[in-house]
Amino acid sequence: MTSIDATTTTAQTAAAQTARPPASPLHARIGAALTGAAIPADLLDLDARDPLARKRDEFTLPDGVVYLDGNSLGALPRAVPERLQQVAAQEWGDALIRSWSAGADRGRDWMNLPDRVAAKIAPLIGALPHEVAVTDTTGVNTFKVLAAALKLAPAGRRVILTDAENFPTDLYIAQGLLDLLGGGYELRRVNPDALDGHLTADVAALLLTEVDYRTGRRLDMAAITAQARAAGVLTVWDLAHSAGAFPVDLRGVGADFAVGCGYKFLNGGPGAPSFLFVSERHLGNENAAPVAISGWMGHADPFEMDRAFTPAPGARRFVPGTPMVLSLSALDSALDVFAGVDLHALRAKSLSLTDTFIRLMEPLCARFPLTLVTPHEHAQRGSQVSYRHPQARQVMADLIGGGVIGDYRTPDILRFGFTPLYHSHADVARAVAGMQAALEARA
Ligand SMILES: Cc1ncc(COP(=O)(O)O)c(C=O)c1O
Ligand SMILES: Nc1c(O)cccc1C(=O)C[C@H](N)C(=O)O
Repeated sequence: MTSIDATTTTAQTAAAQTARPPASPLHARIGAALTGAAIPADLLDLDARDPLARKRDEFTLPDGVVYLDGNSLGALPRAVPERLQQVAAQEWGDALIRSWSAGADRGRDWMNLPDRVAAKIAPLIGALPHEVAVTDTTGVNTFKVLAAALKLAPAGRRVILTDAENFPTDLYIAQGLLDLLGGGYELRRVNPDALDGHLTADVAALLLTEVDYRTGRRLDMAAITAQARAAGVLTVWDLAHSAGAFPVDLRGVGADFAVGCGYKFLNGGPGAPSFLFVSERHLGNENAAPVAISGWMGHADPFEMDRAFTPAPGARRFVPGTPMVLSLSALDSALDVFAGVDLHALRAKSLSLTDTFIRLMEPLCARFPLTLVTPHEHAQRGSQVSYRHPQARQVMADLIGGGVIGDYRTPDILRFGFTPLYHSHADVARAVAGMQAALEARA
């Protein structure tokens, strides 16, 4: 093989690796419907007046795609690759171990990186910076805060009350913790609409996810938290589908604990560390929330190498081990897109996007076996819209092939997440045009 042949071959291989697979006729039809969709004037007008419209430029999104899955994996903020490159090349490659403390004056040392990220998440969830820790996965953080809640609860309270249909991780983690603790502990799974009779004197903690991952239904966090507190029950809120999607006010509602994902609406990238919240009430010197997984990085003075655990001030005590510097750096950079964002404007736009989607989908619901499962009431809606369809799995596969990227969830849910930082009302119209093409083809 000559050198020219070799070059050509390498170039062809690279092209083959980056090119999309050829579209099937169905995918091409959906794609054409999406890109050729006529955008109604009222939607163009809403977009023209959108105070968040400029935020779209802070994200990298592929052409020809309407990405409606930011509630599973947020899109890539433009600044993140450069930050990762800098952390890898300079902070790791050049400065090596010195980076744990170097740059502290500029807020770039690795040691305090979890705390800086926590401080950026705090205003998004209505917390003080020292009430938030960023580390581990959501599931592991759920374990830690549930363990703390069980320890804080009076001896006679040994039940974790939860939504019977909570996200699987929440159920598995709670059950695993209770199995470890042994006799007398119980996970009680109930309908969250019927909490009234269930906040009994044996309940230690109430574990709920604010926005249901399938239906997008949002619970009334303020009312439920007040009800639980009145019954002497500690609250643990899973904010996986809330944080970054709309303003959350943990302090305002009086929540005890919370957890949430870094890779959904916070856009921290695949496997981004999760956050946890512990109310200041449980961080004092007396009656502090105990730390079940107490590692050296949560010690008040890690390099003292003390044999006994003295918790760091604030929620940092819940960071057990070496901070995940690369993924924390991505999340740190990603969170900068929230700088200057009015969270109430974010919520208003999210509702406008989901209202528009629901309205444009109505004719399709009349023609096809689609049933809206997301509540119409704004107060009960997160930032996603879901429908049941008997062939949901296949419909979603068609949509994704054609460029409308949503999600399928068992057994029959089509789920569409809306991210007000990077979606326009025109995107909504394009997605519905793609949906119409997909449904017509399948019918
Ligand atoms: C409501 C909810 N809780 C927890 C999780 C799990 O998070 P992790 O995989 O980070 O443990 C998810 C998503 O995966 C989720 O949607
Ligand atoms: N966390 C995920 C992952 O690691 C791979 C694929 C999907 C996910 C998800 O986010 C699932 C998700 N929590 C859901 O709401 O369905």
